[in-house]
Amino acid sequence: MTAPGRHTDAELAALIAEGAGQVLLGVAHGELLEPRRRGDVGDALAQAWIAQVLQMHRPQDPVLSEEADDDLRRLRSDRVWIIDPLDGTSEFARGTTHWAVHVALAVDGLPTASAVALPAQGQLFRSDEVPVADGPLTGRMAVSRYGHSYPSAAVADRLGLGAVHIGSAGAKAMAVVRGDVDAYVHAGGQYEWDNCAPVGVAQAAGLFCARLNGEQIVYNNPQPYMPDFVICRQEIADDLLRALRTPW
Ligand SMILES: Nc1ncnc2c1ncn2[C@@H]1O[C@H](COP(=O)(O)O)[C@@H](OP(=O)(O)O)[C@H]1O
Ligand SMILES: [Mg+2]
Repeated sequence: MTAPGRHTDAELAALIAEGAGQVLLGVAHGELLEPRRRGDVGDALAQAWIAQVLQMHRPQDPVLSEEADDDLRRLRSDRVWIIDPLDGTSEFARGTTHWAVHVALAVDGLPTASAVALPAQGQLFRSDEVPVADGPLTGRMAVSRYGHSYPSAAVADRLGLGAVHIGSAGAKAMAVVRGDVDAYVHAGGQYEWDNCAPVGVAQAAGLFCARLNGEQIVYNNPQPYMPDFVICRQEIADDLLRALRTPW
């Protein structure tokens, strides 16, 4: 075993996202489980593995996870791991490549060390190594499989952005990081584990990240509900926030 404490927080986040991705690829292997069970087993096994690793390597740090009871010690801790062991569970269950593992360490409410794995796409994004997203603009934005929300439709209309339908919050955010699309606008509900690590990686890539009213995104709130946010290229951030402010 690697000695606890040997890894930096960013290395640990990356290793955990990558390792949980391996667990999940194992769960999906050979399509031996029917879809619903594959999703449930994926959620449970990825959660169990991540919880064991964090307990071993960062025993003092509380964890906020989609798949665990809320440990309220987190509200008295400046360091909290915010994880989604399987983002895009329904996509994973259906056998698409649009699912992710999210691992972030938030310090005083801000993601510091973050990693997002897209295991079925063979990709790992980590905040300490991600390149700056500064390629040519594409004129496209990432949209949920289920279509536009009112705010994302307003942005698409006002900025003339075409929709690219992608499942999983992490996969949509990493599409902006990769430069496949210029923006990801979410409204209508999500939780901190759905967007903390994606926002941490996106900020490290120099992207603009904010609530839809333009305010800073702050994590580790008593209610871990984070219903809206935008991740976009800096070049279009002012126009995008203006589009959101203007009645449609
Ligand atoms: N209105 C809403 N309320 C709560 N969670 C939402 C939501 N819309 C999307 N999400 C969550 O955000 C993630 C990405 O969704 P989508 O692919 O539709 O954009 C999913 O996480 P999980 O798969 O971890 O549950 C989904 O449950
Ligand atoms: Mg999620």
